Amino acid sequence: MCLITFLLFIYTIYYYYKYSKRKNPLPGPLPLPFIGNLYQLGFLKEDKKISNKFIQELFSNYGDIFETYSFNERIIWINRIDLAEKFLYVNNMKSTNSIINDEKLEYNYFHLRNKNEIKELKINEMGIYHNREYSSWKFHRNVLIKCVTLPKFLKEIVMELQEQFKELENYWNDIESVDSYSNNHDSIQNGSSKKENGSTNNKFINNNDDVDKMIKIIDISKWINCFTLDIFLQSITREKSFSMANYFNQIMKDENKLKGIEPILDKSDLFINKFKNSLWLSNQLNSKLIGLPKFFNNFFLVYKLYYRKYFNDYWLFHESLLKIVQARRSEISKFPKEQDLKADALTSFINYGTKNDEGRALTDDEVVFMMKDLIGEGIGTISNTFSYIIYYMCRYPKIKYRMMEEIDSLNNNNNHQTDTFTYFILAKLYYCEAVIKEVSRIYPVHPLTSRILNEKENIGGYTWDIGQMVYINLHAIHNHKFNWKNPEEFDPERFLYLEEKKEEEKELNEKDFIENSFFRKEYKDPLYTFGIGLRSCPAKDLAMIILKTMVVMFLRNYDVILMDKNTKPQINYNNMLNNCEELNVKIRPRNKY
Ligand code: HEM
Repeated sequence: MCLITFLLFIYTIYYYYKYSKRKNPLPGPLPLPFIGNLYQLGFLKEDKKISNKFIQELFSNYGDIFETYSFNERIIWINRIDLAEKFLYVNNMKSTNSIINDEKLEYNYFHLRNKNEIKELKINEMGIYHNREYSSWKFHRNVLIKCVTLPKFLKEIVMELQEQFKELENYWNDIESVDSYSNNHDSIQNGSSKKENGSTNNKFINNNDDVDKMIKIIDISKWINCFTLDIFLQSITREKSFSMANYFNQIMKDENKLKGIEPILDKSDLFINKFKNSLWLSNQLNSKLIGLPKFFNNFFLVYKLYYRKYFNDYWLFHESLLKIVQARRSEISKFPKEQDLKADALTSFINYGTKNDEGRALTDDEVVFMMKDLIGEGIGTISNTFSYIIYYMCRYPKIKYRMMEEIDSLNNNNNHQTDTFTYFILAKLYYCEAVIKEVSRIYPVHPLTSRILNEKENIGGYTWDIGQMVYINLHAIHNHKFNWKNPEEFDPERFLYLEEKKEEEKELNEKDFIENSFFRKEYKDPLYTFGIGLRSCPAKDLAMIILKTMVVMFLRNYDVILMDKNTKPQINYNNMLNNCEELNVKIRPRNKY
């Protein structure tokens, strides 16, 4: 015992001696031997309630560039855009959403550690997000970009979203109303904004009992999470996942109102569980184990056993998806005409390259990895962003009513709440788009992005070696005075310069609309919601279309306020995302009064 204590003592002295002599010392919290700053960063905490907040506190304490340790791995944090400009190099040269044909993936090619596990999951060579094989990554990324920008695919996903939203409304209709409604800060008002003395009036005096009876309290983050899961799984697997039905049944006290068919729910529950465990596993490999000494990966039996269940679920989930792909491929081969086929994500992936010469088709396994990328990257990002949009709309009612006005102006038809629309009209929503951007500026759902230097590089006045891990703090960049005027203010107007382009875009054809107008490329401001460089999000146009559709569906039919004025979203940073786990709001239909 004494010997162990003695050895630990000696090691600690050695550790801090080495630490004091490190190359390029930067400010940062003092690391502990063996675990570095993991404890402070919250990565090892069981309750997982960390902490984008904590990370952002580090930024306030240590400034634009600082360092932390994950086990023994040193991580350099960049919090100001000019320090990250090397990573923007490719971004400045060409649009990141165009098809990639550039062998040079400088600064953009991040390597994950824990290679054994990654190899076991095959994600190092398949799909997109984790892929480290250049040609395979490039091929899959290009396929994804082509498939998710197909006009037929976009039309269909917007129609599906509207269908699915009707289902969501059916559940909301069956939820009990709030009997009495206390109007303590903002208010729900009839129709779109009421103007008084030329300004939007937020004070709502509601003496109408019938209206009160339609007010429902919901946890919007849970509903939207289920909604997004259902829509994505349906487009990706062509199977219904019944998450909304499941959630409804969980919260419903009145047994007569329960929905769904039990056996299907059971089946989908299993599927979803396997899917969640798969995601959880990637998350472990993605962030929590960075820098874990090799010894643990190879020999730490308990660790391996602990994760075994997740590995099993990962492959069971993979097998389920593979069966779905095989069944759909055989169905497609019997279809006489391609134009009769649905344009869901699965069909588009399977069909890719089969009908033209420019690309080869994806194998069944490759389709599965693409499906997993869509599930892994699409659901959380969209649903959490939507929850934050709702939160900020509630915090700033004038902004909410202005969005309603813009949406109402799309259609003069009195019955517009029930009309279906195509994605084409979404390009006209300048103000809504500005709000979505401002929400993603002030609170980006994906607050960090990591890279490994593959060349010696000068950052912040220091030269860093190949292999150095760098975290680019998008949240900090988005809230930095260096780039933004009054960054702490929630002000969608800062993105309204796009109005200038309105006239020009009237002339654009349908293809141009997809490429130019949903997520416009000429930023005057460094908004990196969708990441930086060549490995930034390949689906940003799709994401914007989905978010706008959801905003239109919601705001043309509902008004919303926070449950009470102190309500805040409950956020858990996990799987590289700021996950909104709870956001209680009151909603009321706008058309029924
Ligand atoms: C609001 C919605 C979204 C946001 C904010 C978002 C954000 C991001 C960010 C920041 C990255 C870069 C990650 C990094 O550098 O480490 C990324 C990558 C990626 N995203 Fe998205 N995303 C969104 C929606 C989607 C959707 C809907 C899909 C799929 C349909 C998707 C698929 C991907 C993929 C495959 C990558 C990896 C790209 C690569 O490594 O080459 N994302 N996303």
